[in-house]
Amino acid sequence: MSDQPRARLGVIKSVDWPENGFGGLSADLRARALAALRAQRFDLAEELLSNEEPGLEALVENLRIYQAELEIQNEELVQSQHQVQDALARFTSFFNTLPIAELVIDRQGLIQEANLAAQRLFNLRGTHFHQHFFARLINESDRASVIDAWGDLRPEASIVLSEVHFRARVEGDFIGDLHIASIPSLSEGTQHYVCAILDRTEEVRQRQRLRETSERLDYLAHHDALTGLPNRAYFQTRLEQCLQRARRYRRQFALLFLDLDRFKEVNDTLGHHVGDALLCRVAEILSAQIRTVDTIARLGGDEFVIILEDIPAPHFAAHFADRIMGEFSQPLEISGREFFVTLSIGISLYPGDGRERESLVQHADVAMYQTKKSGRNGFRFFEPAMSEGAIERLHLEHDLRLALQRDEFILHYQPQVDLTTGALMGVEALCRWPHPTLGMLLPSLFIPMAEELGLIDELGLKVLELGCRQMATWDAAGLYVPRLAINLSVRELERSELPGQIAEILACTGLDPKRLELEVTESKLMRQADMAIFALNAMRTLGVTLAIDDFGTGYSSLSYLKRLPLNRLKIDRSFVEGLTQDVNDDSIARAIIALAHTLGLEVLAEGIEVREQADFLFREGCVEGQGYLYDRPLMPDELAAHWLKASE
Ligand SMILES: Nc1nc2c(ncn2[C@@H]2O[C@@H]3COP(=O)(O)O[C@H]4[C@@H](O)[C@H](n5cnc6c(=O)[nH]c(N)nc65)O[C@@H]4COP(=O)(O)O[C@H]3[C@H]2O)c(=O)[nH]1
Repeated sequence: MSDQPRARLGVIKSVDWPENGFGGLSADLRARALAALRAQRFDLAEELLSNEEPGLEALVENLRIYQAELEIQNEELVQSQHQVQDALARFTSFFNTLPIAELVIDRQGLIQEANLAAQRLFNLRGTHFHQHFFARLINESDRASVIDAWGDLRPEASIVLSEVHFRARVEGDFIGDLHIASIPSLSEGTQHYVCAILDRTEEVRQRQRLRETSERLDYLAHHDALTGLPNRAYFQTRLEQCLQRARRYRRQFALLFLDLDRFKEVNDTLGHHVGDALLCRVAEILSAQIRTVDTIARLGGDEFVIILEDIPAPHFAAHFADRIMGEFSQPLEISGREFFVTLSIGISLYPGDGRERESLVQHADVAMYQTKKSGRNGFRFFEPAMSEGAIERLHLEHDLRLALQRDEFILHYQPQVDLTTGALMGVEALCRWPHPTLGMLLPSLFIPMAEELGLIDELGLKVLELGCRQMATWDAAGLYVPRLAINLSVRELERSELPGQIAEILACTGLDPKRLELEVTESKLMRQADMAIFALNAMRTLGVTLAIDDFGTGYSSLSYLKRLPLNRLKIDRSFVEGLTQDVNDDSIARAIIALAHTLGLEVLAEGIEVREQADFLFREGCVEGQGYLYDRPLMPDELAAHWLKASE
């Protein structure tokens, strides 16, 4: 359309119709033409005027133009009405096909629109939403905070509120992120908001389940299942904290090592259930005697320890020991029988008898042993003369250094098998020290010593090299061992050169990194989790796999566990031991397997001794294991003879 008619129409509209215009017309005709024009009856006006004088032709022409103009305008109006309808239909279908629940509310909070996703999420039909207050869809616990945040929302701004609890009809509550945006308003005085709700119930619940599992694991890992007292691992932590406080504030404390006299006889003659009941009763009596600042723990069997913090003088510990023994002066009634219980107690004092955990525990233990030797039912303070083993230890340290120089260490290999087929999946290398005079020594004796003496790096590298070389020897003989697991001490991880040294050993022996698995003990790892994450990541870049050993004994942080670049969790033997006999062990093993699956890790159980344990583990989803049921750690040629067949 040209601009000209539009402009003309504008002019005509803006001026008054000429009362005395259309000169020369009769008054009557003029009035009729004018009326026709006002009523927009242009055809009639044209007819009336065209019957008159020829001077009016121009005016008639003008009227035609006005008519054309109005027709065009009308067409435009119809068109734009269609466009609006199209846009509305598009918007409605877009609104309804959005996978996220969307609601439009007005300034009062009344719901004006709700898309299909919202109807499904809240289990309400469209009509239910209409004129329903949005706030009624929010759980009371969160309602006030949502209303406050919404009230503070400035025009054309938006907010996101995380994990809001909503109420839904029928299916109950759900949790979602709420995004509220105010919609720019065209007409003054009206204001609307779009509320988008992203349902995150499943994710939040899964997180909660993981947290609960982790808390349960944490509890189980730190407490003795029988008595509910802190266990050995937790006691170590508490003792360390106590040591730190004592060092900082220059205080002394006492450590009491308690052992029940003749407990084994009770167990052997009256059975475990009576023994267990007796231990629980003893735990109760002891717990009632300590102050809130003190610590009591069960180390295992009939051994208990108590830390008396911040004692003014040693005789305070002696009074306490007397009082405890007094508590057992009357017989205890267990399962309808009366028992006289006596205790042997050993006491060590910080700082006099030791400044480190190990020495304090060891010295209290030695003192307890002296009490037993001198007739039981009493207590003794530690005295240096009691440490008969000290000299032997010095000799052993000397021998250990020599053994390293002379390459005396050897490896035994324990098969790791598929629990269904019994097929060999790998071997774990376990270090042995054939001592010239003391015989075959186990790692629990010399690994901690090597760590203490700073010799563990050297020993660790020797073990790695021995293991990788053995794999190469088997390979060369056509005997295939799929995987070699090697234990790494956490101390070794601290050295930044370690990944380079492992790469060198792999290159020298030609072992494919994928066939090497490095195991690190969980409890030790978690104490230096940040360093471990860094070191293990470096190790992973070599292509080796990583396993966490003794899992369940030192569980501390799920968030760290998630950050560790692991492939496998190894369920500790202590949990496997009681499987199908002890419900606590059953639930721990089940929880560890579930946790491993959730984190996408493989799981292997160690210490399987009987078929029932293997069956239980397999039923729960653990597919690999090792233990005496399959074989003990074997010498390389024994392993080859029992487990390996030369390939054709
Ligand atoms: N009761 C029972 N025990 C079973 C059964 N199956 C295997 N075992 C024992 O359980 C231990 C498994 O090794 P680990 O948990 O890694 O625990 C190992 C590992 O943490 C550490 N260790 C062994 N070799 C090395 C090494 O070369 N370097 C380092 N850093 N640590 C090592 O010493 C720990 C003890 O090793 P070992 O005395 O050889 O004891 C081994 C093995 O002999 C079973 O069915 N029942």
